[in-house]
Amino acid sequence: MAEAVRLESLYKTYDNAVTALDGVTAAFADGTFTAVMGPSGSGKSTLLHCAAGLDRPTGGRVFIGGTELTATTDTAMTRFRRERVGFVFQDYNLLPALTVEQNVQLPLRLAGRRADRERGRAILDRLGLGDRLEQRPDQLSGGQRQRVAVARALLTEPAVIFADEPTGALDLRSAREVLTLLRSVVREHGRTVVMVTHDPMAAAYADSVLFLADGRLAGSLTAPTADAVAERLAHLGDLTGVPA
Ligand SMILES: Nc1ncnc2c1ncn2[C@@H]1O[C@H](COP(=O)(O)OP(=O)(O)OP(=O)(O)O)[C@@H](O)[C@H]1O
Repeated sequence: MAEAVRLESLYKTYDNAVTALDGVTAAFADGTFTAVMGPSGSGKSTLLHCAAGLDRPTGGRVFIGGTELTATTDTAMTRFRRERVGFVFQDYNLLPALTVEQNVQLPLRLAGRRADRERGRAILDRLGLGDRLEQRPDQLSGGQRQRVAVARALLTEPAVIFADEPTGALDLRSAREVLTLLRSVVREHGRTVVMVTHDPMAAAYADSVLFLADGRLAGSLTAPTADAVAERLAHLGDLTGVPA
């Protein structure tokens, strides 16, 4: 299977001498849904940011869809990210002054490309938001806002969608809706999703879970259940001395 994302020996040391990533090598195959978990401070956000081209690793290489992101200039990295990477954040990151439709078109505008209203509307229809085009984010529920964010992430047909705690601000029902949506994005539309989460229930929607501890890979779990994930996390907490 082709690799959507490949990380080779990633290291990240911050100015304060904290080593957040300590030699992580991992690959995310096309058309898969992976959750990344680990105790607080284990390097999950750093991994996501380096993999997505939002930050540069101190050492190692990042490939997305076969292109080495770490070999490019900052400008090229930004352009690549806009064209080939989708993002879903905990706090939705929608612009409050823009309508649902305008928010979904934003990645194309930022990339200096023409709006594709037909495609945007088709995606919003599919996500059950076809009658919300003219509304603004504050007229929507949290779950609906996150669905708009997923629609926006899909617009450019990215090689990979990175989701950082996408259900962290949602109630259980909305969280399940968004997770079901992310899973269908993978299953039915062949996209690749990498999701950082603290929540074993959320991780159970993924095809597999990658565990981090102290900036290193600490195993994986395929076809995860919430119980199996919670147990593994508790064990990681024992190992690192940090509660999961
Ligand atoms: N910008 C930064 N400057 C300095 N240190 C940082 C910075 N960002 C993260 N760190 C440190 O790097 C380590 C890993 O942080 P990171 O945020 O990647 O972990 P995490 O697993 O996502 O944590 P959490 O689950 O609490 O969000 C931590 O020790 C953190 O304090």
